[in-house]
Amino acid sequence: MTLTAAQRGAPPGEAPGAISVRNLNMVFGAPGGDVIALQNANLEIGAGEFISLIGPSGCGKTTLLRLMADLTQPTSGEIRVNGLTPTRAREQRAYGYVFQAPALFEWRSVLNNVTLPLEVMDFPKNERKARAEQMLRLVGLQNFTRSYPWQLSGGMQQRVSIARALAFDPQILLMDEPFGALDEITRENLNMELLRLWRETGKTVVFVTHSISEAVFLSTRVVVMTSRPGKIEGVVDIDLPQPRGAEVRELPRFFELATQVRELLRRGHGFDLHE
Ligand SMILES: Nc1ncnc2c1ncn2[C@@H]1O[C@H](COP(=O)(O)OP(=O)(O)OP(=O)(O)O)[C@@H](O)[C@H]1O
Repeated sequence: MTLTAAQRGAPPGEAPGAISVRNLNMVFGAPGGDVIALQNANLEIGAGEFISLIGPSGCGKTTLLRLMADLTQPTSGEIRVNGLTPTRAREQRAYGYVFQAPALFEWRSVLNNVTLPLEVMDFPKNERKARAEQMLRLVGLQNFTRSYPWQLSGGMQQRVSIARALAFDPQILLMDEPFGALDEITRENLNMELLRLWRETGKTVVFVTHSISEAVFLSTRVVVMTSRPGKIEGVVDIDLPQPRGAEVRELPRFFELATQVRELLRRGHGFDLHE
């Protein structure tokens, strides 16, 4: 397995740029007045990095992810994905998107949920099945290909949606709080699986979460955002050793990094840290 620069712990500058966000602004018109969802956001994400976006409700995390995915257009500023506009990058299948809820089709088997994007993209029939089976193996669901979504637990359903997002082998995985609705133990197990998958595939991941420990455990860098207006308050480099197992959560450095993230979140709220 070849580790990317980010996985080796090299500074982000060494890796070629995967996503570049420059002077990005997003304003939504609303009856009570305009909402500044994002104000002057700047961020460089290297290929193979695992970036978490964390911040209070309404700080613009989903908006930033949707802008990267070409699901919405900015008021001003620029995003480049592999040097392309988000629209061109989408056309080139540069990213897969995992939503907060699994959004599976109940009447399609697990396998046929994963083949769906490949059907839409006109992949040959044999290849669709082979790819879907491979992705389901990757997320540990090889024995559930014929099951239906309603026969699976919430965690398993979310694994199907990850397999679906990976089916066409995008270089970038955009994930909007995929484990938010799951219990703590399932979430920690899926965190481990996601890290393994990231290491094995070398994908670039942008991951939205509300959980400080999840962000610190998973990421190469944590981007802390604040609200009113939505802004990037700071970025914390996560220099924990790789590969990471459950024991990493017990390291003193883990707690130090979690504290750094928490203090940035508090600063964004205007709390006095020394109270
Ligand atoms: N389509 C829209 N029209 C109007 N306002 C919107 C729209 N989408 C988002 N907003 C507003 O933009 C701000 C940022 O929303 P966004 O969903 O990006 O926040 P978030 O950080 O992802 O929140 P959460 O953690 O609750 O999911 C919020 O104030 C939200 O109400």
